[in-house]
Amino acid sequence: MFNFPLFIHMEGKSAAVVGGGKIACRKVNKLLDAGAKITVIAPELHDDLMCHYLKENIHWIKDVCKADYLTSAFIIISASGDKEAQDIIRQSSSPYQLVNGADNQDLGNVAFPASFQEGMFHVAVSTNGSSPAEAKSIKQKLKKWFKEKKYKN
Ligand SMILES: C[C@@]1(CC(=O)O)c2cc3[nH]c(cc4nc(cc5[nH]c(cc(n2)[C@H]1CCC(=O)O)[C@@](C)(CC(=O)O)[C@@H]5CCC(=O)O)C(CC(=O)O)=C4CCC(=O)O)c(CCC(=O)O)c3CC(=O)O
Ligand SMILES: NC(=O)C1=CN([C@@H]2O[C@H](COP(=O)(O)OP(=O)(O)OC[C@H]3O[C@@H](n4cnc5c(N)ncnc54)[C@H](O)[C@@H]3O)[C@@H](O)[C@H]2O)C=CC1
Repeated sequence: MFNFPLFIHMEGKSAAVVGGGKIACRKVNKLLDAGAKITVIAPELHDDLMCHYLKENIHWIKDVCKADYLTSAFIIISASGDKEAQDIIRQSSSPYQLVNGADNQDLGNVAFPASFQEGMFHVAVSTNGSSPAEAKSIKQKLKKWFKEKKYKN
């Protein structure tokens, strides 16, 4: 249950993303847009993440997840789908760190909403983890509504 909405200033904050696949990539793109300092921890990288690495948009620790890699992170994203990595995150994260369980929501204390920006608005939709695909669908409808209204500020 993710029951308290917040908008967080992420500029310069460190994010440790565990996993280098498609889902890690989706989270990295959002975090980059928000100005976070990102370290991806994964033995291999999805092509788009490799591009980010080669452009020096992200740091890369080419290894499996280890507790030491997570200590200084403001937010930890679990996106490997690997049980051992999940156990390390569960055991080593401090109660003061934000943890996003993209691969297992029971692991996390925060969730990414489906979101978009339009002018001064930042619209975010969550189903409290119960149906992320439905959150995406509602977001698309709202986005269309904003476009049709040609909302200006
Ligand atoms: C808890 C949360 C944690 C988090 O990831 O932050 C979470 C967890 C999980 N998602 C899973 C599946 C899918 N997620 C999506 C899509 C999105 N998921 C997003 C958020 C969240 N997903 C958080 C709760 C959000 C809320 O409160 O509603 C969105 C909104 C935002 C984003 O990712 O940035 C993004 C839409 C992006 C957009 O706007 O377009 C799709 C559809 C698709 O990919 O097209 C599917 C497949 C269909 C399905 O299963 O519904 C699984 C099962 C994996 C498995 O079974 O293996 C888990 C793990 C679990 O539930 O344990
Ligand atoms: N939150 C969401 O929106 C969604 C989440 N998922 C879940 O997210 C997870 C990842 O999905 P994909 O990116 O498609 O998988 P993938 O298999 O493409 O990528 C997994 C990545 O994790 C890395 N990895 C494996 N073991 C590791 C370890 N011990 N330490 C660090 N990195 C490790 C691999 O090298 C690879 O880069 C899956 O569990 C999937 O079910 C799936 C759909 C949507």
